[in-house]
Amino acid sequence: MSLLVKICGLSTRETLQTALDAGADMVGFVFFPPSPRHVSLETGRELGRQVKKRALKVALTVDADDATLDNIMDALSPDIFQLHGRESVARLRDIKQKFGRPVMKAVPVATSADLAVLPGYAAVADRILFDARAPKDATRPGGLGAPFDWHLLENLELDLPYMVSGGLDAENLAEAVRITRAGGVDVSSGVESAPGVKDPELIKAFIRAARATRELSVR
Ligand SMILES: O=C(O)c1ccccc1NCC(=O)[C@H](O)[C@H](O)COP(=O)(O)O
Repeated sequence: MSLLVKICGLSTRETLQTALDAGADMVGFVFFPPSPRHVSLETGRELGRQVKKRALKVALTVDADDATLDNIMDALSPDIFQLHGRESVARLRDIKQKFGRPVMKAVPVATSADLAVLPGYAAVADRILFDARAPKDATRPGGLGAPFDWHLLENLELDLPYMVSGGLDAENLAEAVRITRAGGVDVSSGVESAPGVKDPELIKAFIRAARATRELSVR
């Protein structure tokens, strides 16, 4: 199975089309107003129509309530919810049951202690996304363009598909995959010319680099 590639934080028709034409497996849309990549429900509806099943639509939320998730379901009809806040295991179970969609739980990583949450989430989530833990003063929990120490995942044994993210770009993703054995890579800042401004050439370069990376994951 080849490496899964997720391009996150897409917000325009043109860059979404670039990601789809370049072969992205997942396209992520951020529904979190403080983010420079935030999209409105109407933009989400329009971009969602453009995907036409060429990739999995990932709705990225942060501690969203049911009404927000319901509105996103109506607008985007996501294939996966990416839960990037402090959602509990019980909340993951609740969301899966209420909305009938797979969930990918973002796990922030700074030290090995951050991995203690895995057994609980792994029992409910469909996928895990390891991301760099945001600094305490950050205005958002992700999309910050900073990597974490991939060696923290070197001896990971996780019976669930997982992706690595945080500060990835076309130049470092192969090393991140080699060390973490992740089955997928996710990027936002590394394919942007400015916060929230996706660069078509960087998107294509990232996907080319991912396709050239030998699949090492055991999952
Ligand atoms: O991208 C955002 O602005 C964002 C805002 C709030 C929560 C999560 C967010 N992004 C989550 C992602 O899946 C990013 O792709 C991931 O954090 C990696 O981002 P980057 O380090 O910029 O590549």
